[in-house]
Amino acid sequence: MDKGQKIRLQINDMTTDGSGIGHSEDGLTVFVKGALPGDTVQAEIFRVKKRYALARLLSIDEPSEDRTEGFCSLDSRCGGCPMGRLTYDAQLRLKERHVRDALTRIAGLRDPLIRTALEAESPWRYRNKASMAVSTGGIITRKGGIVENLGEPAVGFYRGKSREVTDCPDCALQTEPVASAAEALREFMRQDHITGYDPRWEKGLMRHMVVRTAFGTGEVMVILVINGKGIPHAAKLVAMLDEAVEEPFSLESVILNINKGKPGEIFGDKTEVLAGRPTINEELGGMRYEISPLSFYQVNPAQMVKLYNKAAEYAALTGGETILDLYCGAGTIGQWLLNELRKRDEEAFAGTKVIGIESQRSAVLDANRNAVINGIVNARYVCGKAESVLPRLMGNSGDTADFAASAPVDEDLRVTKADVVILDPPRAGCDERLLDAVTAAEPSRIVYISCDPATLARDVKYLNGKGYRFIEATPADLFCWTGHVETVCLMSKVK
Ligand SMILES: C[S@@+](CC[C@H](N)C(=O)[O-])C[C@H]1O[C@@H](n2cnc3c(N)ncnc32)[C@H](O)[C@@H]1O
Repeated sequence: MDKGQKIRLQINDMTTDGSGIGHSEDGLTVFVKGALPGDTVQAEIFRVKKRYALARLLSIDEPSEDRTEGFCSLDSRCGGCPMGRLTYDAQLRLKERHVRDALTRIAGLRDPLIRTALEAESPWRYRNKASMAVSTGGIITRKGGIVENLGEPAVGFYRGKSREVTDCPDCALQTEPVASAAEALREFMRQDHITGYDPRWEKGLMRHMVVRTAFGTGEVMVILVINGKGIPHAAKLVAMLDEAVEEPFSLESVILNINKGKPGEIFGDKTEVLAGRPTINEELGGMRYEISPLSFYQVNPAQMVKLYNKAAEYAALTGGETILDLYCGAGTIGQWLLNELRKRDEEAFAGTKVIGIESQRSAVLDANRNAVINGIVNARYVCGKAESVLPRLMGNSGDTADFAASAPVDEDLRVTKADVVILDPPRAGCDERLLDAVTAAEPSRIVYISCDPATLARDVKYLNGKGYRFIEATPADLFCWTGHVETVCLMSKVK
């Protein structure tokens, strides 16, 4: 296969970032941006590697039955919604297939039981968090050090694999306050000549605007991330944001985060309250959660309920268990499980305990507060890396470079044995040191929640080798229109 060669391809799969996948006559895998599973396309090869080739879409000879018109004028130019032109049903089937393929190919399972994906009742305005980048299209420094905008303020999302901001007037996945807060920020920047951050020169003030919306209460938090000490006329901006957020929502918190030196990251280390409260409250399924600006919280609350209920079903608590909630964030899963048990049996609930481990300090504070708010006295939280802290709680020396892991351990935090372990790591999956500690605690069940089928499958394979059997997995669509899929997976100890 050569560069410039034109080929006809049958597309039968799709990557998470929206490239159709087909195979050439000589068996080479070909990726074609914009092609969908089920399409037959003409494409031109522009890069050839040993195992794959990249091709440009020229035309669609026969469109897929699952192809739709799409719903967004930006048509993925913002880097979002790579599945924006697939029917919702086709998205779900594809996500189920990705989970099955990973567990077969990477974990080496034969015919794993994959349940039907938990589908969203509505794939619109489902996200409770928008992380938007801010730009003024480039800035210059005039004589005398005056920094000047070169263009109109843009508040939106990065164009795929670039640092170019696509202005986004409204996003069908985000709540209404997101569009109105973004417009207020644009207007404020125009009126007060505020610069947007330019990553090429590391100059300009406004870097990001993150909007969090609590679906159950309507409370909104706006986090303004800046490259500087403060925002000139900040009170005016707060008033404009407050006016922009309309009922049934209410702006309860405006936070300033200072990020002067972390080019690849949204947040810097310094966070302060600009107006209102330091947290917002969410109410969901009879639980109340307080969420801080930097704490992880599942982005799709309606689907989070289904995900957590599936985790509760897999955990199958009967009372008296010790549960390890690892990578516990604001404590939400473990507390959900306890509350489900409490609904069925108060006595069983009282005899069950949760120990949560989480590396983000603000999330641990949230977890402790959430336990109090929800009347849960049988949950304890430790801050630190799970792979260092758990061995320490189990009496091993752990990683002494991690301060929290080397601190003395309270007696009631000592773990000799666990009954159920919840694992909910970031995309990278679990560290092997953690998986070793988990299996040493000999839980009868491991409930693994994952946002990346590949690392889930890798860890399932590892746990398989340590005496744990894969029982089943259920994909959950928390990220409609994107290529991402959440999976909850049950493993049990081989007797
Ligand atoms: C996918 S989130 C899950 C949070 C929570 N279980 C939930 O459902 O909201 C992963 C969490 O792991 C935390 N984390 C990342 N690396 C960690 C580590 N090595 N040890 C402990 N926590 C970690 C992150 O801060 C984040 O809160």
